[in-house]
Amino acid sequence: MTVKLGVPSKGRLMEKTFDWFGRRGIGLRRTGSEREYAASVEGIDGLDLVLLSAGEIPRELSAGRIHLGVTGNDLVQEKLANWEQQARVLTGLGFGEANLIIAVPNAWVDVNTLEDLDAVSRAFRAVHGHRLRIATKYHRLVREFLRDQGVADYQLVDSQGATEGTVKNETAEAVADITSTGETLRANHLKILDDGLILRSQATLFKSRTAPLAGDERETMTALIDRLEIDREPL
Ligand SMILES: Nc1ncnc2c1ncn2[C@@H]1O[C@H](COP(=O)(O)OP(=O)(O)OP(=O)(O)O)[C@@H](O)[C@H]1O
Ligand SMILES: O=P(O)(O)OC[C@H]1O[C@H](OP(=O)(O)OP(=O)(O)O)[C@H](O)[C@@H]1O
Repeated sequence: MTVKLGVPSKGRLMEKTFDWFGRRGIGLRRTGSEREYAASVEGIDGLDLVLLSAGEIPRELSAGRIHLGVTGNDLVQEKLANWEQQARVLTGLGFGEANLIIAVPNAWVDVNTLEDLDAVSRAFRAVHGHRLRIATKYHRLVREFLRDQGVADYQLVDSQGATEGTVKNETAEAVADITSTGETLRANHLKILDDGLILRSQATLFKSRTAPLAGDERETMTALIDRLEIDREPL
């Protein structure tokens, strides 16, 4: 049997993950046609590469269908309740860095903090008859953060992409989304609240706590961890 490593199947995360492993002597490659999700591994025996959507890697780790997985820690913390019981961080990979933040329209000149947002959201409901809407795909993380910060009079609206456009489209008043350069926020006339940082994220190598390792798989895992120069202790 083999140790299964889940890696994002496309885009920047895939390429940078392949580079990161390549620098450590482990060649990960997509094979076959451009559209075929087949892959190969060179430089270590007993390791299988599984190409997956970045957003599905948390679930596969939690279900024990992959032993190792690379994805953003934002996605693991969002998608898995009590994530630490299901996966453990082996190491951050130093790319895919982004912040999950709360942003409001630039035009809201008096709203710069969560306290201001709280005040506005109370007034908003009285005037508009519905709660202030925050567009996001990070439902769990945003709810937990706002609960801890004492902001209650809002509703989340689901947005799986182009989230910053929801304010212009009038389907939300505020957004909670990932930002890295800040360009998308600027282009959409949004500003981050001064205390609106929910989470810092980066591409991270996780190990499943639920995927069992047979004897030869354990040897492969040990060899891999040594090669990656990760502290063996957390195994
Ligand atoms: N602009 C960005 N800069 C850096 N990292 C980003 C950026 N946008 C998203 N990320 C990170 O990339 C990871 C994957 O993001 P996302 O869920 O958008 O995946 P995707 O590319 O749409 O893939 P899929 O839909 O297949 O899951 C997340 O961990 C996220 O934090
Ligand atoms: O701060 P910036 O560098 O501008 O990056 C932020 C944007 O990047 C991500 O979107 P992505 O490109 O993944 O598209 P999406 O809207 O489909 O999520 C994120 O959702 C923001 O929209």
